[in-house]
Amino acid sequence: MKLELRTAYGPVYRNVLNTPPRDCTEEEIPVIDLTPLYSSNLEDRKALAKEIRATAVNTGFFYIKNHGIDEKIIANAKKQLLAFFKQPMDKKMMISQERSKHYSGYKWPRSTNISPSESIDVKESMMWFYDPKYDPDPKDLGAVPEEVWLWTRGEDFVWEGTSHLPGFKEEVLAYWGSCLSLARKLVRVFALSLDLEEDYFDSRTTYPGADGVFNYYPPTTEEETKNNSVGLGSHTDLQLFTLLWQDMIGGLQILNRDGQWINAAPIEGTIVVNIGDFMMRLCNDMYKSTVHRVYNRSTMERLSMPFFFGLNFNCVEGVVPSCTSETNPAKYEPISCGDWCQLRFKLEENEMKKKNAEQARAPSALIVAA
Ligand SMILES: O=C(O)CCC(=O)C(=O)O
Ligand SMILES: [Fe+2]
Repeated sequence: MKLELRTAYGPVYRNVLNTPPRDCTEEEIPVIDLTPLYSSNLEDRKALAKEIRATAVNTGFFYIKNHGIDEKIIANAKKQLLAFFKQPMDKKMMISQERSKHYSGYKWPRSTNISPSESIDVKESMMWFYDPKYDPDPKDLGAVPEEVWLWTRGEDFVWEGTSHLPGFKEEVLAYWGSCLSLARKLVRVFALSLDLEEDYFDSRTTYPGADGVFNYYPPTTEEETKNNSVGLGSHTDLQLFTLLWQDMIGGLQILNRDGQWINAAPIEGTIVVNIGDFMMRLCNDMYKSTVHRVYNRSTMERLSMPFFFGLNFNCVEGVVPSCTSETNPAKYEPISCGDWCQLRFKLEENEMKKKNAEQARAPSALIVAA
């Protein structure tokens, strides 16, 4: 079977085997201990970089343990996630994405269809973007460059429309800030892993892509099982890498190089890391931005909290110097991380609008027959 995927530059196709999904092996999605990330010894960090490189060229997915994010901060964020989604619809719609200039806010169930080859996404979600005023590495707001403001996507209505939920903004941003601090450390190890100077990305991640998302997947109904519905369809992530906290329900699957779906089963105390498209571009395809989806067959609700990390949105970047040579010319033109994300978001939005318009035009008899 061929799976169609959306990219900023149009569709790409992947072969998928007919065999049922199976559990992943230790080699396919290893658990990497991040303790050396906090070591003052460069050799320790280089050894970690080597481990990350090995998995990044393979599936592009790994679990991290001893990542340094406080369990209490995670638990508080999860509590706030539930507090938000358990509200009546009119309360959630106070931060509807329709109010956003960009793509922040609430997306109601079945309002996205990330994969053209699969069903509508059953999940609901809320999203917020980087805002210098909440950066855990404090910023002098008067000194933020103009081109950074132009690309700043943080929007206050998300926090204003949730201010009735006690502690929401503080606890959600505490989690987001922890993810951002961890990502800035991790990107230094990625730099080492690509044979770049450890600080290569530092000046490029001062006002980075740092999108926070809460996903809520309702229990799967019999009808959804019958229709082969997905919680979130097959896709790749957009930026450098994603830090994905998932609860213990399961349902995250990744497509390995043979076209076999494998389960990235939850492991207590870990966070999943996966490579995004922009990283794949930067390293001329050496690292893989792997296709994944959420195929929830549980009769219980499932929660996840991804954090998408990328370069400053105004930062234009092509293939990095260490990943190109005379015999390995750059496959990609430089583009800004912001434009890159915008192109794909826009594409998804337009496709969804087209789909809705087609459904509205279709005679009702056809809908019954479908
Ligand atoms: O919910 C999950 O486990 C995955 C979410 C995801 O892939 C995404 O939001 O991009
Ligand atoms: Fe994803």
